[in-house]
Amino acid sequence: MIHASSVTKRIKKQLILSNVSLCMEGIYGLVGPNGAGKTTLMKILAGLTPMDEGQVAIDERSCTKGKYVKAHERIGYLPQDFMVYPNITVEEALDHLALLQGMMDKGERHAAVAEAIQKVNLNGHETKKMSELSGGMRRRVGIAHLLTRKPSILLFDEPTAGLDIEERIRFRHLLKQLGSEHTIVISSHIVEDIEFLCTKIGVLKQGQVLFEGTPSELKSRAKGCVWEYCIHPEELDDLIATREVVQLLEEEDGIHARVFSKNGGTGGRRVAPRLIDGYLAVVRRGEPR
Ligand SMILES: Nc1ncnc2c1ncn2[C@@H]1O[C@H](COP(=O)(O)OP(=O)(O)OP(=O)(O)O)[C@@H](O)[C@H]1O
Repeated sequence: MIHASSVTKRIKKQLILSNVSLCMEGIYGLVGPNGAGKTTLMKILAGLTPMDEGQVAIDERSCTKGKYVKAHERIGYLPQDFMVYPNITVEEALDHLALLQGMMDKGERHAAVAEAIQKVNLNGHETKKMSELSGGMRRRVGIAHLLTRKPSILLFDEPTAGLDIEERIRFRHLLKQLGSEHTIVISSHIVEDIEFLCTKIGVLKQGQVLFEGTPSELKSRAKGCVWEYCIHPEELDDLIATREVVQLLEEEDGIHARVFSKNGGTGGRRVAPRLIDGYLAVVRRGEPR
C-alpha cells in the first residue's frame, strides 16, 4: 500500500499538485483529464522527480528522504514511452537491462529474465528483435524488465494508450493477473480500462484530489442524474445543443442517447449510472474532496 500525504509540487512557480493525499492499494486507478498531474505524481512515487512538500509511506513505513521518495527496490515504474535499442532481441534487451541494474551473476540474471518472460506471456518471442514487436508486446517487455527486480509495487502510466482493441484486451488481462501478486497503480483517462481493472479509484483534476473510493462509490456520485432517450437521427443536433449528452449508441429502434442531467425531459427515462457517469459528475462539479 502506498500512502501519499499532502504531496505538493510546483514547476516554474505553477502549482501542479496541491496537497494530494491518497491511499493506493489493490489495483488502483488514478484518473483525471489531461494535465491533471497524474504523470507528475507517478514520477514522484517512482522517485524520479522531487516533491516540494509532503510524505510518502509504503506499507506504513516512511520512504521520503528529503524531497525524494526512496523506494527504488520496491517500486517498478513503466513510463508511457518505454523503448530500448530496436536492433537487439527481447532476451538480449532484458539481460542487458538486468545487468545495468546491477544483477552481475549470469545464472541469476538468466533465471530472472526467463521467469519474467513467462509472467508476461512472451514465451516464444524471446528471439524477436525489439523493432519487430507490436506496441502491446513492447510494453510487455517493459513490464518483464520491471519484474526482474521483483518489486512489490508496479506503477503504469497510461498502459493501454495507443493499443488497438485486441491488444488492449490482452494487456488488461495481463495487468489483472499481475494484480494478484502486486499492488498496481494505473494512470489513465480511459475510464473503461479502470472499470475493468481497478478495485479503488482516485480522481485528480488540476492537481487536486476530487474523489477517492471504490468504483461503486464513484458510480453513485451520478445517481439520479443519468437519463436515456431514444431519438430519431434528425433530433440529435437539437439534443446535443440543449442537453449534456455523454454517450450515443445506434440501435435498431433509433439512437439511444445517455444524457447527464438533474431533471429529465419528456421521453427520457432515468437509468442506472455507469462508472463514466460518476467520473463525469465528479470532474464537472470540480470541487476538491
Ligand atoms: N517539465 C515541465 N515543465 C512545465 N510544465 C510541466 C512540466 N511537466 C508537467 N508540466 C505541467 O504540469 C501539469 C500536469 O502534467 P502531467 O503530465 O503530470 O498531467 P497528466 O495528468 O499526466 O496529463 P496527461 O493525461 O495529459 O498525460 C500540466 O499542466 C503540464 O503542462
